This record gives sequence, structure tokens and C-alpha cells, in this order.
Amino acid sequence: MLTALLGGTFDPIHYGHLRPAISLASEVGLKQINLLPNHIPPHKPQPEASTEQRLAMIKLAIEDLPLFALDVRELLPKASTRPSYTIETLRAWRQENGDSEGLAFIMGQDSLLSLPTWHKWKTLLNYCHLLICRRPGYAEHTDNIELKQWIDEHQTQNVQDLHDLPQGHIFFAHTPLEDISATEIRQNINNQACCENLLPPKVWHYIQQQGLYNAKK
Ligand SMILES: Nc1ncnc2c1ncn2[C@@H]1O[C@H](COP(=O)(O)OP(=O)(O)OP(=O)(O)O)[C@@H](O)[C@H]1O
Ligand SMILES: O=C(O)c1ccc[n+]([C@@H]2O[C@H](COP(=O)([O-])O)[C@@H](O)[C@H]2O)c1
Repeated sequence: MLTALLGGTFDPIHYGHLRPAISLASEVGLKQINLLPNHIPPHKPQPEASTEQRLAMIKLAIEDLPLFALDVRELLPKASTRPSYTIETLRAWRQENGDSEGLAFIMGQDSLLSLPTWHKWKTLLNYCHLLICRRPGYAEHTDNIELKQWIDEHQTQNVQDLHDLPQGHIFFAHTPLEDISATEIRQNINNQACCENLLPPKVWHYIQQQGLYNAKK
């Protein structure tokens, strides 16, 4: 079985996470997608919502969507002050599950383009496949020669490769373009602008009820 992780800060979770992931699951044949919230984002300021609030929003977003599950390994131990480096999470997953199980890490095109700034980025493919979702505003090609060569070496267009090998391939999915970001949602709420169509209703109600991102209680 191919296990899929979708890592993120989810501050808050929105349809830009969920809709491409649903499409990706049917394109690749994923039975489940495990949302993997980080505790301390490696390359971002601390989230506005607490770890508990981000987790609560994810749970609300997926409670009626059986495709999704939660992987809380980056939140444990909560007291950790260390950034949630993906390579360390993947290593821990491999230690628990062995070398022959298939593992895929899902990311948007923006994350792929930022990959050369990630901790030990070139070793990620020793542990997992990378499944890339399209994202509006982020080019499909990169000017970074090192990244481009690395992609060319590992890219596959054959979904079956992702099931036949436990790790090592990069796959560009034909997911729908969703012009949504958590930044835009936080700004909209701060400006008292509407964003109900950008995220699940239960998450929107939670944000209002908690007064998150300066929403009026
Ligand atoms: N609209 C989107 N389309 C495709 N992928 C997305 C989209 N939004 C987020 N992702 C991907 O989901 C993962 C987690 O994203 P994250 O939780 O940081 O959301 P974000 O909207 O990018 O947040 P922020 O605006 O705060 O930077 C990343 O790999 C990101 O590329
Ligand atoms: O390992 C790294 O160096 C690294 C750098 C940036 C992001 N990540 C991970 O990539 C995922 C998406 O990150 P973000 O910042 O877009 O929420 C999330 O799981 C992060 O922990 C990981």
C-alpha cells in the first residue's frame, strides 16, 4: 500500500489543500491521505493559531471526508522547540514501517520551488516519492539548475511507478487550480472580508467562535 502524507502549517486548513488532494487521490489511486500538521514550521513565522486550534480545524474539515486521516507525529512532543523538518519525519516513518512500504509526500508547486532551501532536500527521495499539485501563480518550470536537473532525473509520468517502488520518484499531478492561500484567508478575516467559500463551513464557524485572525466573536 502507498501511504500518503500531506504536510502543512494549516493556519487555517482550506479548500486549496483539500480539493487538489481529493483529485490527486483518484489520479494516483491513493486510498487515504494523512494530513500532517507541523508544530514549528521550518521556513515560516509561527502560525497565528495555536497548534491545538490548527488541529481542531483540521479535524472539523475532515470529519465527513473519509479519504483523509490525521498524522500528529510532528506535534509530539508538544514541548519541542525544534522546527518540524520533513526529512526527520520521513526517517521516523521509515523506522516504524520499514523500507519496503510505499510512502509519498504531497506538496504544492510553491513548496517544490522552495525545496532547495529545505533541510537535506536531496535526500527526501531516499525515503518517499514526491507528488506535486499545481498551484496558481507558481510556474511549472524552475530557473534553479540544480533543482531542474534533480527533477529531470527522478520525474515519472507513470502512476504505476509510484506503486511499484517504495520511494524515489517525482510525479506532477493534473490537479485543479485552486487560487486560495491561508495568508489570503487570514488577511480577509482581518479586514472583515468574506471568505466562507474558501474553506469548509465548520472551519469558518470555528474561526468565528474562537475569534481567530481577529474575527469578531
Ligand atoms: N491552493 C493550493 N493549491 C495547491 N497546493 C496548495 C494550496 N494551498 C496550499 N497548498 C500546499 O499545501 C501544503 C501546505 O500549505 P500551507 O498549510 O502552508 O498553506 P498555504 O495556504 O500555502 O499557507 P500560507 O498562505 O500561510 O503560506 C504546501 O505543500 C502547499 O504548497
Ligand atoms: O524540512 C524542511 O526544511 C521544510 C521546509 C519548509 C517546509 N517544510 C514542510 O513542508 C510542508 C509545507 O510547508 P508550509 O510551510 O507550506 O506549511 C510542511 O510539512 C512543512 O513542515 C519542510
